[in-house]
This record gives sequence, C-alpha cells and structure tokens, in this order.
Amino acid sequence: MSSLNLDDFTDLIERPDGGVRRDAEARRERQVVPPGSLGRLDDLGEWLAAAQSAVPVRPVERPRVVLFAGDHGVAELGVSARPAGGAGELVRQVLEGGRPVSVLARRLGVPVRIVDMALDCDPESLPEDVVRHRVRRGSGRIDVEDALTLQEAEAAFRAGVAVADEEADSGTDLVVLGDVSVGGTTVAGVLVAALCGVDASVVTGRGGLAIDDLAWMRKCAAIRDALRRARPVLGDQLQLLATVGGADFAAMTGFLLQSAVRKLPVVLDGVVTAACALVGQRIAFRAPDWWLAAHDSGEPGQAKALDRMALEPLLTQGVTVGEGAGGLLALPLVQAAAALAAELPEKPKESEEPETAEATDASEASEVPSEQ
Ligand SMILES: O=C(O)c1ccc[n+]([C@@H]2O[C@H](COP(=O)([O-])O)[C@@H](O)[C@H]2O)c1
Ligand SMILES: Cc1cc2nc[nH]c2cc1C
Repeated sequence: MSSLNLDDFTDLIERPDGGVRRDAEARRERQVVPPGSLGRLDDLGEWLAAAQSAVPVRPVERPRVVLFAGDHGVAELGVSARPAGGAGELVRQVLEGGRPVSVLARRLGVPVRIVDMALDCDPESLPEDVVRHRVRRGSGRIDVEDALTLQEAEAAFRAGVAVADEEADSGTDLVVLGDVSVGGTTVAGVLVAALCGVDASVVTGRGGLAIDDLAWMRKCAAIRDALRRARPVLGDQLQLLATVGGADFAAMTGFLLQSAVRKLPVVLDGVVTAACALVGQRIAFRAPDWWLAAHDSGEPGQAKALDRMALEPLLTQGVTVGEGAGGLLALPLVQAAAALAAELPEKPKESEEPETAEATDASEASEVPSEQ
C-alpha cells in the first residue's frame, strides 16, 4: 500500500462551484418572495446547490447518519460521567433503537451506520451490522501516552476514507457525521486547544452527562497534560492524531476530507466532529466549504473550532448527547431549504415585450442559468 500523503488532499479538494452558486442566487432573484426573506434558508439552499453543482437544487433524498465509535483511555481518569469503556454498550443501544439518534433517525427515515474504530469490548458482543474497522481496543491515555501508533493512526484514517468512498459510491447525498465515545470530549478539547493555541480551561466543558466540579478539574488537568504532548507534533496532523487523538478521530478526519474530495456534503454534529474538522482544515484549507455546522452544543471547544472554520451553527438546543442526534436535527431544515429553492415559482414577467436580444439586460443574461 502506498504511503499516506495528507498534502494530496490540499490539491484534491476543490471549492463548491462558485458559478453554480451565482446561478442559484440569480434564480432566487426571479422567485416570488424576495431573496433574503427566507433568512438563513436562502444561504442554505444556495450552499447546497453549489455543493451539488445543480440549479435548481435537488432534494436531499438519500441522507445517512454515519457514526464512528471508540473508547478512550483518558476516561479512566474520571473525566466523563459515563463509565470508562462503555461506548460499546451505547453502540448496542443505538442499533437497538433506544437512543436519541435512533428515535430521530426512525422518525426522519434515515439509516444509521456505525463504524467500530476502537471500542473496548468483545467484538462478538456487538450487533452484526456494526462496520468493523477496529484498529485497537481503546485508544491510549493521552495525558501520559500516545493514543495510537502512527501505523494505527494511518489505518484508522484510511478506514474513514474508505467509508466516505462507500457512501459516495452508493448514492448517499448528505451525511450527518457523529461519534459514539466515552472520553471523546476530553480528546476533542485537546485537539481544539492545540490547534487554536489556547489553554485547557478555555476548552474544558461538562461533557455528555454533565460532570461535577471535581471531575471538571480532572478533565482540565488531563487536557493540560495532553496539550504538552501535542505541542511538539502540531505541524504533522497524522502524528497529532496518533499522539493526542484516537482511532475514531483519525477515521472521522479521513472521512471528512474524502467526503470533500467526493463532493459529498457533511453535516457536523458536536464538539468531537468539530475537532476532527479542524484537523481536516489544517490538512486542506478548502475542505470546510463542504461542511455544515448543525448546532451549537454548548461545549466551549466546539464554539472555538467552528469559529476558526467560519462555520455558523444552524441551531442552539443544548443537545449534548453526541451520537449525531444534534446533527440530525438540522436535516429537516436542509430539506426545507432545498424544497423552497427548487419549488417556489418564478415571478410573472413584468412586461410583455418580445424577448429580443435588445430587450434583455446583457449583464443579467450572462448570469441567468440555462435551466432546461
Ligand atoms: O456535541 C457535543 O458538544 C458533546 C458534548 C458533550 C458530550 N458529547 C458526546 O458525549 C460523548 C463523550 O462524552 P464524554 O463526557 O465522555 O467526553 C461523545 O459521544 C460525545 O459526542 C457531545
Ligand atoms: C451558507 C453556508 C456557508 C458555508 N460555508 C461552509 N459551509 C457552509 C454551510 C452553509 C449553509
């Protein structure tokens, strides 16, 4: 297998088509309600049109939730209100239908795919439909040791790339990306603080099930210690993911970048996906153009990361369960924006003048898309 060169993504990732975006804006000018009167839904519809390279924008008909799952050694420090090593149990519950993402996905008719990257459980105990890409059992305790070897990080990154290719090849038209982890918000905090150059306290939040003050202090200290280990490898993103990331983080970073290569738009969930996106931005600066921030979960590290990528979350509902649930909440908005942009009729022509070259404003004519 050829060695992985992350710099290739810089060239492979193009921006969504600016010309198509202008065509989408021009179409909105001709529709019955003024552009801007649908607020952020107007921006959303135009962004999606550019991502699809299609005017009118196509409906989102084959969305999917893709979740990467892993346990993190740092959870042994008591930085999470969830039991260390408990991510496998959550994975079972998601697929059995009993978690928030299961309920929302059922209601919206969206399939959920879960990839095991580093769960700390017997693989036999997992439901059959879990996608198996495990590179190790639990990522390392990042305050004192590396999360992964470089080889494991590369294998995990490649697994994420492969899953993105499978989604693009099978006709998925939008992915809601999420994670199932224990200790993941601590790892995310380290990556965000390292890449934004801020202190541990700035990114230390209360996690999935809010932790108490003592646990918050342990979490802040763990992030501080891991940050010291992160700083020397800041210039090498694969090494950074190996040192203070984890297998699920490496896979999500690979997934996000390859989705951008394949022009597959991705909706980000919470702080964990935001941290992976930030690593991805360091690798390929154009990549964030393909991502949509669904919601503001309230984790301070998420706000920091999204701000760095100039991504503005659509919703604020205080959803901190992770697992793609907050991300999925944005799907109906995306679908609404697409329907409005595609289906609102155009205004009737103001005059009945014959359509001659002279009667048409030349500058406008050059911007009007050929729709038929
Ligand atoms: O989305 C967020 O910002 C968010 C905030 C707190 C917790 N979570 C989810 O909770 C899980 C990890 O939480 P923790 O407290 O064990 O680090 C993981 O699946 C996260 O996606 C997610
Ligand atoms: C308007 C808009 C602009 C963006 N830029 C990057 N992702 C984006 C998503 C949306 C929705």
